Amino acid sequence: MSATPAVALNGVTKTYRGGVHALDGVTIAVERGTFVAVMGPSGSGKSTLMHCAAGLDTPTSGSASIDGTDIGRLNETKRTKWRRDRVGFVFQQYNLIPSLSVRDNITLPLRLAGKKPDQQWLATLVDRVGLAGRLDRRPTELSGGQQQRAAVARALINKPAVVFGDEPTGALDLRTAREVLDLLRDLVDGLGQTVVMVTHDPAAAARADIVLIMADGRVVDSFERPDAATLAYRITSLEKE
Ligand SMILES: Nc1ncnc2c1ncn2[C@@H]1O[C@H](COP(=O)(O)OP(=O)(O)OP(=O)(O)O)[C@@H](O)[C@H]1O
Repeated sequence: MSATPAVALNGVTKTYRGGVHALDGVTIAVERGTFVAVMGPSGSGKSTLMHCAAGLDTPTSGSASIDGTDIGRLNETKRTKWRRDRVGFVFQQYNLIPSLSVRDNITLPLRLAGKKPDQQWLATLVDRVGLAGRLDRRPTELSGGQQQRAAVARALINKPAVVFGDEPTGALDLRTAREVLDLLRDLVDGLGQTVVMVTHDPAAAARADIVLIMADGRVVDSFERPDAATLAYRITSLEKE
């Protein structure tokens, strides 16, 4: 395992206008090829952590890096380009473009960067996410789970250093959610992909290697391969505090 973490936050604080301390000195290191879930009560800072880690937002103090690149050192133009190249995103609402085929949705990040898809990688990915034979369909012709799998393939088309998931199973029924989690697990185990996922669902988080628990802008706990019941209990007790 490399010494350079895929994602590192060092003493990150984020204070929003109005004085809300969304992050209060967060230090984390995510090793490459691991699946990390972030849980915590509403308002605990999960989205802010993800946004700072992914270069979508800048910390008020402290630093964030991906694969050793300090995001704060990049100006906005460079940061946007770098993010497109090095970071993949999967959201709750798949965010596929209805007028484009599944193939064009998956390869969109490359085309936006003026690059040609590596056909072999595209074929590998499509096979891995189980969408072979569906590339010429429109997103609306796919089930919710298939659409999310297309979104996962889109997130991976650039071979990013890390894929961030913001409630990626939040809109899916139990069985389909499990399929998408199986896929994320497979990408971590089979391809060495690094995945960081924010979720409210203890069963989803229990599929990760490490689960970070946030409260009041801080990481207050870290579990290795916990079961869902342990996580549910921990979150409920934090919500009561
Ligand atoms: N743009 C903003 N301006 C001001 N305050 C904000 C902004 N974004 C988030 N906050 C505040 O920062 C704190 C952390 O918010 P954040 O969205 O990171 O929490 P969260 O754990 O992701 O919540 P949820 O689970 O409800 O999505 C909250 O108090 C929130 O109200």
